[in-house]
Amino acid sequence: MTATRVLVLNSGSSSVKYQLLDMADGTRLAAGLVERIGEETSRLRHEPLAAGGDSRERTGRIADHEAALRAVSDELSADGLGLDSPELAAIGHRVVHGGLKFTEPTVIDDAVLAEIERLVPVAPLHNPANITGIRTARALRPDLPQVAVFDTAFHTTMPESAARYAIDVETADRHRVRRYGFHGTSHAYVSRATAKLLGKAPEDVNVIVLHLGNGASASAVRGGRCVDTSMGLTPLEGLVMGTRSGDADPAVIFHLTRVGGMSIDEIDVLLNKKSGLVGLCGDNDMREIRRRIDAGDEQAALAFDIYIHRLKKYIGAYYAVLGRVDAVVFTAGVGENAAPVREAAVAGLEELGLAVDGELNSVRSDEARLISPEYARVAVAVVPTDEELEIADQTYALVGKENS
Ligand SMILES: Nc1ncnc2c1ncn2[C@@H]1O[C@H](COP(=O)(O)OP(=O)(O)O)[C@@H](O)[C@H]1O
Ligand SMILES: CC(=O)OP(=O)(O)O
Ligand SMILES: [Mg+2]
Repeated sequence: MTATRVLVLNSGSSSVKYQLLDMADGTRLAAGLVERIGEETSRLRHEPLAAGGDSRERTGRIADHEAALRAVSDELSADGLGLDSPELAAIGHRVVHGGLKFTEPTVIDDAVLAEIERLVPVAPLHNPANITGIRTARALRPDLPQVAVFDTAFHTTMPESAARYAIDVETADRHRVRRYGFHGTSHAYVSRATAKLLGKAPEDVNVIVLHLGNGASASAVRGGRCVDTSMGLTPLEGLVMGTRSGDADPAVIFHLTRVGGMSIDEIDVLLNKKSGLVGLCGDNDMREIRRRIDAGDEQAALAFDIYIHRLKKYIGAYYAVLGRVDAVVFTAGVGENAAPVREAAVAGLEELGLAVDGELNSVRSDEARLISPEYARVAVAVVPTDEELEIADQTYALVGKENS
């Protein structure tokens, strides 16, 4: 029997998303999500797709990422799809920061793990969770290839003019301070899927991808290659996010230190965890923010306006970077679901050939779809991302190559 299954683990700072896929025919066998890890209200939702039946839910504290993965392993075993299965070919891990070294999916050995660990300071919310995921999976199946698929990899095609900060070259190089970009598997998958939606080859289209989840980033993709993206050295730069500030004058940090008396660690927590939408209005869930706006809440309305203003600036910037744009595409939790965000982000950009059709925009669907009116010069689209599928594809391709 040849092993054709891949388990994908997408470990975030407080969550794990997972999918088990059979790469022989592309079927999803099981999928799920563990949320609010470390809190009293942790929740595991498991969809037993192949085994059949309703999705199962478990609530109550799941202390850490290791406990989360062990719980996921138990759920898979209950479906007869446990990690001990000989049909499992590999485990694919999303790893957020790959630095300069990792530009391709990589089979994980001790040296690779050590390098991912060295990058923790530049992805403090993400790489530690990814490392725990790798360690736990290795403990459960030491014989199986584990593959790291890096968020940064897709962005390594950025030209130096976009990747470099305008700071002293020697200092920057010594400390590898440059713009790496993140959410790369999503930007890669979605830009390719957008070309398909337009009935064109990826090489023939220029796309602005807006990945709006809890973390959020924009990218400019020319002919299938990333030429600019909004996140930088860390996933803090760029758009307004759920809890992250995105762009802010770096002097804010000097000011808060010298005048505000805050420590660097306090400012780190402030900008990464207490800013963005949550810092502006107390909520980071776009559904709740829209409910509050509908009820007349001015603080929520201002938070929304700031979020949209930043988004619009990036659409304009990447329009200029690309010169010619074939599509602007929305993806991830907010991008796929929040019609008011899509409408507001594109409003007033008719001169750029951009418009949203109200009726098409209000359709709810899991399918990739156009939401621009027929007359619009530039397509506006909603394309659901599938980081797990992209990671599974890359993992399986690499393991197949190593075995042949
Ligand atoms: N129906 C919806 N309407 C508006 N926003 C939504 C909806 N569903 C999800 N979201 C937003 O999507 C976010 C999560 O997006 P997701 O891509 O899953 O993020 P991440 O992978 O960063 O955890 C939530 O915080 C919420 O703001
Ligand atoms: C890199 C990043 O911001 O990831 P996420 O959106 O999963 O937090
Ligand atoms: Mg995400």
